[in-house]
Amino acid sequence: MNQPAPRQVASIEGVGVRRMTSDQVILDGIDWSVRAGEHWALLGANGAGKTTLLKLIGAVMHPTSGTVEVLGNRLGRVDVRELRAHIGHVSTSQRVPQDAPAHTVVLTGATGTVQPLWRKYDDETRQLAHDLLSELECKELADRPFGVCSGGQRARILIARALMPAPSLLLLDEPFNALDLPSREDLIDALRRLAADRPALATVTVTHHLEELPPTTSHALLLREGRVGACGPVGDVLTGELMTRCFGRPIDVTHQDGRWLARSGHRS
Ligand SMILES: Nc1ncnc2c1ncn2[C@@H]1O[C@H](COP(=O)(O)OP(=O)(O)OP(=O)(O)O)[C@@H](O)[C@H]1O
Repeated sequence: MNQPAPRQVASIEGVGVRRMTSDQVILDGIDWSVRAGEHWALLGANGAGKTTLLKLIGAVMHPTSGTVEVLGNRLGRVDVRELRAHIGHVSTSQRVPQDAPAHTVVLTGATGTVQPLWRKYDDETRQLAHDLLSELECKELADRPFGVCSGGQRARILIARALMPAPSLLLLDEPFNALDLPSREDLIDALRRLAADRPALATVTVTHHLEELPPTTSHALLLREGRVGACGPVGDVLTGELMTRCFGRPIDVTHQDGRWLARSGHRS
């Protein structure tokens, strides 16, 4: 007997995004859906539209055309602030008080605020923040000011923060940015464990490097100049042929022990 398809978490149909001021087309004719338990890699050259697409399914912006449905709510017909409370969004442009201890930064994920709203955090919420720091293997950082934590530690603290409201969808915009190799591997391992421990969680990770993809990555979407170049199960999409077409230069892709590697030659 066929298993029912997992619950749809986000669905995008015929979406376009245009800058009103310059009429520049940023995204064009995007169709995409993300289901519970799927782990997507979002790839494409600089300026391809990855962050913009992430902002759409993060309910941070609206499309110019087409429909975006997230967690059963259609953008334009829902209070986006309420919807955002159910989406974990980690981005390097996020504002975080640098002098706040890691535990406080994680707590602010419960209220979706930059500054802590102390009256809203009961004992259970405070304990959850500790538990999430432990889950991300940074329990010992609870009292350390966020601003003095290393890049890898900050990335894991922000993921713990994003998990506070128990989101069904976790969006990670270049979480490996500027991490050294051990920190990168620790973060990949943390994401792998997250996927194993939370089978219903869907994630979308924007990255520039295939080496950064956790072995739990199940799907990939390649964007080229605002359009979908390829989209589907990771093994079908991360091929030399499709990557070459997407990036406009020869790319070799290898897959070994669950990890991906891309090497590029010169533009032909
Ligand atoms: N607020 C904005 N004002 C003007 N142009 C914008 C704005 N936001 C995005 N763009 C333009 O839209 C295009 C896509 O940007 P986006 O940040 O989504 O791409 P990206 O694939 O995430 O790029 P990168 O890999 O460099 O981070 C780019 O040409 C960018 O200059």
